[in-house]
Amino acid sequence: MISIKNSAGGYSNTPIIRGINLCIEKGEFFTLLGPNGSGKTTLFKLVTGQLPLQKGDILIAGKELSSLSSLDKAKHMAVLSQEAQVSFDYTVEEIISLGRYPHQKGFLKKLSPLDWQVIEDVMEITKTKQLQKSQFRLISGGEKQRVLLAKALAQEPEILLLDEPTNHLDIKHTFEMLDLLKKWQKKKQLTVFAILHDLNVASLYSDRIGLLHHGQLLEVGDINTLRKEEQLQKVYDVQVKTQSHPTVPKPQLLMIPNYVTTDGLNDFSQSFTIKQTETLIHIEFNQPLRTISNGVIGDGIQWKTHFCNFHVEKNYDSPAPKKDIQMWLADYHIPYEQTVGMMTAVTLEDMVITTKQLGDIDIMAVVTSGVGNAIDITAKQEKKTTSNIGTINIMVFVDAHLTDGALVNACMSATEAKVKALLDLQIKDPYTNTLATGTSTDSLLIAVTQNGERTPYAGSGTVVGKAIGEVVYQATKEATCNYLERVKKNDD
Ligand SMILES: Nc1ncnc2c1ncn2[C@@H]1O[C@H](COP(=O)(O)OP(=O)(O)OP(=O)(O)O)[C@@H](O)[C@H]1O
Repeated sequence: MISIKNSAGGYSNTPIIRGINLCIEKGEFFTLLGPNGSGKTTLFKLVTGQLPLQKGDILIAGKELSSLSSLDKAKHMAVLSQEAQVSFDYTVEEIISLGRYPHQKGFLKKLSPLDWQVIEDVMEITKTKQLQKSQFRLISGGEKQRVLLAKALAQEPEILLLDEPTNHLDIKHTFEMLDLLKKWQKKKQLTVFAILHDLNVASLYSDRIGLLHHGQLLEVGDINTLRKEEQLQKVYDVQVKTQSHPTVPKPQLLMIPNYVTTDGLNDFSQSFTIKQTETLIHIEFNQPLRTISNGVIGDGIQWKTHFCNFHVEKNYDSPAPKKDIQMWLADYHIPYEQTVGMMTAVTLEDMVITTKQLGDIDIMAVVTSGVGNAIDITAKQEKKTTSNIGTINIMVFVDAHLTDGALVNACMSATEAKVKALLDLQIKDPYTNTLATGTSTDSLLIAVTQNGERTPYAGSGTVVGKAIGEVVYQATKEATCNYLERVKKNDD
């Protein structure tokens, strides 16, 4: 649909844009990215014919751009540019109806019923109908942007060129506009060629992106191009980290500000408090820790400051455990958003804390254990639901700097150590009478200070992994013994 061949151009004899080869297919959403002054608008001006090419060719729908009249171009392409300024006292409706100009026939160029239908339709979808009779110059920046989009869509173009279309829009209207364009793209096979500054928005909406740097295309590819951290760093001169969006399978970029230091806590042993009552174990750090957990709240990979293990009755069976924890936290004035929360029917007094120091690295495990619901994960037999006391909640705090991969390693190390503790205590699955590997509702938290050198591994082959194994093994074994003794005492 747009074919740019070995093109160069700019404002004087020295080209701003050089050696551009790019094909944008019909129905594609292509986004041009690049820092300020990299030449994005200049390239757009070459594509619309506002600036002459100094070298190369541009074809629009197979035709040489230079062979197209202004009217021909307007039939193919609509442009929504940053510089769109309307100085006369037009109403919104009048502005939008200008979009029909290329399609109007006859000498007097009056709007036909079909033109009016199109105008009505685009006002509807861009939510500008209620502004219809307003003076364009009096409406807000965001509203103006929507009206100009309506005008561009009224043109019924095959190609829509958008130079920072979401510039004046708040988040709601940004997403609304891009959702609308996406719908239009699919329904009408509209080709969208956009300039966007927000890399994350570009990732969510584009089919492909091009990265412009000093007037040249450094990268062209699908949105996974945004996973090239080093390339982005070089182009934007900002430290970036690529993550995956939690619900959409697309990359998202996180910028790392320069002011952030990598120093963690100064003195691990002085950086937290542990409070234990009959109803709650509450560990509070003086700054957020990087966490991975399957807690009832605060699950996944996060940064959290408060770590809570709440006592519940052994027949606790709530349809909304998150809500329950939220309520209990409110009672203790502990902020819900900063907390990893677990639950257990185990007597909290039987909690065990083990610590270990390995050179500079401090490690602490806080464990409550009940094995009434012990289970052999490899056993085939279906287990009936019971209301026995049986959950092993393990919290591991490490004064080290682990990558996300190393956090997963740490989970494996802690789990292997828990299983070994149960094996050594000969804890069995009561239904299969085989050795148990855990209970049906175990929770695990690894919380790391991110202090010191970044470590990519924390498995059983590493010093940190082994130390995690050691503290978890010891604490799980001891806490399970405490539980078994209490059960025995209660039985006697
Ligand atoms: N009318 C002009 N005359 C001369 N030079 C210009 C003109 N407009 C832009 N330039 C120069 O061309 C270069 C590229 O500008 P352009 O506007 O294409 O960048 P951009 O990538 O769109 O930037 P931004 O993200 O800031 O909008 C800049 O160095 C700019 O100063």
